[in-house]
Amino acid sequence: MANPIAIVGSGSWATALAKILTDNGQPVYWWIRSEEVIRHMQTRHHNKHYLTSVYFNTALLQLSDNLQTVVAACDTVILAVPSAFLTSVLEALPEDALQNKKVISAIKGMIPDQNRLINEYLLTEFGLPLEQYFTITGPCHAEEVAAEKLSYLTFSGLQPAATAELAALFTNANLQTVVNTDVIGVQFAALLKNIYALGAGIGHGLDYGDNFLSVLITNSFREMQGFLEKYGQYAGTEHHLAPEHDYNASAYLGDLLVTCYSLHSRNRTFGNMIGKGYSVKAAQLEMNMVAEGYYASRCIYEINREVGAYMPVAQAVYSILWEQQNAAEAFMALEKGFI
Ligand SMILES: NC(=O)c1ccc[n+]([C@@H]2O[C@H](COP(=O)([O-])OP(=O)(O)OC[C@H]3O[C@@H](n4cnc5c(N)ncnc54)[C@H](O)[C@@H]3O)[C@@H](O)[C@H]2O)c1
Ligand SMILES: O=P(O)(O)OC[C@H](O)CO
Repeated sequence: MANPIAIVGSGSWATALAKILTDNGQPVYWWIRSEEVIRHMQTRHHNKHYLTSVYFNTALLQLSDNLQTVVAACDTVILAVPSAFLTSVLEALPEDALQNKKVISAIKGMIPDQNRLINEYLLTEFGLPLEQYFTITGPCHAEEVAAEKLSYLTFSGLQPAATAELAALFTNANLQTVVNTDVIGVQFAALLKNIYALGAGIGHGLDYGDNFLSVLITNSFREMQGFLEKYGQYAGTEHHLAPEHDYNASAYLGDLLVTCYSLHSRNRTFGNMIGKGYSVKAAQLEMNMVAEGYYASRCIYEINREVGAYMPVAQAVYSILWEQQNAAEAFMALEKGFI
């Protein structure tokens, strides 16, 4: 039997990744926070809260709420909890728990309050070198993985051969994989698109039409590229931004489009509620899921004070969500500067 892979998290994305791997016959050690969810999965073979239509071959699953046991049993560990919960979840691990392991982050966000990418956090807390760190990004909603609709995932890592080996574990008739080395750039692209999808949702909630939204998204994409280029200059070579990358690829432009347009998107849905006049608290209470862009908007606002990229859309989203700026007024100000 193949070596098992650990999955940490039990939301929509963790459940979708567990489906892809087990569909491919891959054994999975799965850390699930709640004993009740584990019991339900063992007896009814599906996650009672997320992607409930997906039934698992439980012979391939080892379910546990003990994170240390799950991580110790596997050479490869996938992190799939929302960024805001990652530090509290990984607190259960000793400092050397990730030694010699490959860690794949499926998280599209930074550690809030620390403004650190997941790899930066793992290096500081667990000594994980960037060579052992990989990411899964790309336009891929868990709901469509559940429905077995053709999807594309990008796997990024410094070492192309090791990255391709990991990607191959996920490839199947419904899932194509792409590999690149831009392990820092894809993380920024993924968290920026969440902010812009919040913006698209706010615009929709404010009753702007498709014509305006396409202009908003076009300008957001320009902003994303401008930030990535400026960040590369700001951070220098030690931050490993790949010198060559195609921002028109699906991990960058594609994920921006799906998150801004898809009705599955948490970020767009959250933004839509804000545009319609909900408070942040009320919108959060309304959703059983996490809109990562909320936290990312503050991280990027703070990071960009140093980087200095031109980011009026991200700035407007930040001001609306964190400084209670009136959404209609913030959008009226944006209208003037778009091309
Ligand atoms: N859902 C998708 O389609 C999708 C696709 C690609 C990437 N992602 C990324 O995957 C990551 C996980 O998101 P998701 O969509 O699976 O989440 P989700 O919104 O579906 O679920 C929220 C998860 O958070 C957990 N949670 C709630 N409170 C918690 C706490 N106090 N401590 C620990 N965990 C807690 C819940 O148990 C649940 O597992 C995010 O970074 C997201 O951007 C999601
Ligand atoms: O539902 P969203 O907005 O969190 O987006 C999910 C994925 O990142 C889409 O690729």
